[in-house]
Amino acid sequence: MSATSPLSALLSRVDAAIVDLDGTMVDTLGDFAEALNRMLRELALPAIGAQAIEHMVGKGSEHLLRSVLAHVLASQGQAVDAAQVEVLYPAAWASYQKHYLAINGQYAQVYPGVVAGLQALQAAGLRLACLTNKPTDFAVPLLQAKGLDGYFAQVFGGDSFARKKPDPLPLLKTCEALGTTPARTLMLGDSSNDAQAARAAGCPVVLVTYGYNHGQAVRAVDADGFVDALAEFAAASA
Ligand SMILES: O=C(O)COP(=O)(O)O
Ligand SMILES: [Mg+2]
Repeated sequence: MSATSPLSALLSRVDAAIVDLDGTMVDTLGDFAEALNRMLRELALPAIGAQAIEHMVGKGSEHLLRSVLAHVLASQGQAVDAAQVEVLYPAAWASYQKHYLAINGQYAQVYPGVVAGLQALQAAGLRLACLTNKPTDFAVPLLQAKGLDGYFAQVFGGDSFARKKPDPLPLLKTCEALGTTPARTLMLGDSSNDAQAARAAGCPVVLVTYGYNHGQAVRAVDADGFVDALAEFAAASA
């Protein structure tokens, strides 16, 4: 991309970037599938396929777990109500947390171009924070396991603030921690959650085209730009 590309112009107007984790930096679908299916086995419930899980990712682990429990109960031919899910939830959460932490990162891959993209953003002088809806206790070891932790001045999870994305609060708090204004802080994500939170916070937002967007076409989301790989920022900042 040339120095006058929309991406270069956007980069010249920001001091920092907030980067999403699942679906943006790391393809964690394999981790989710492994930990969830170990949990379901322990609870003597039927297994769930990766494609069904993909559509449930993005709104934090509590939402994921409730969606998975409702899905597998329904697959047994039961009429499912929220109360049945809540009965199973405490044991499911304890089991899921144990299994997720045991396999964290082992069935997950860093997407192509992520390291080049982060290096380029840093070289362009941007301060970087990672903001995910994943619990912080899952996010920090995953970043470490994948060698990505060193790029971020701050790492915040879905339990760091009172509300999660798509609420703007986590973005506003992350800007505060970075010492930047929302208008000069770029959100990089993979889903409508990230874009809605960014719009409401007043942050410019660019989405990757390869992540998880609740089973919807990501290019239909209201955003300032789309990239097929974070490495496009290397060309944009050159
Ligand atoms: O754990 C999730 O729900 C997804 O988290 P993300 O915000 O990093 O995409
Ligand atoms: Mg994501």
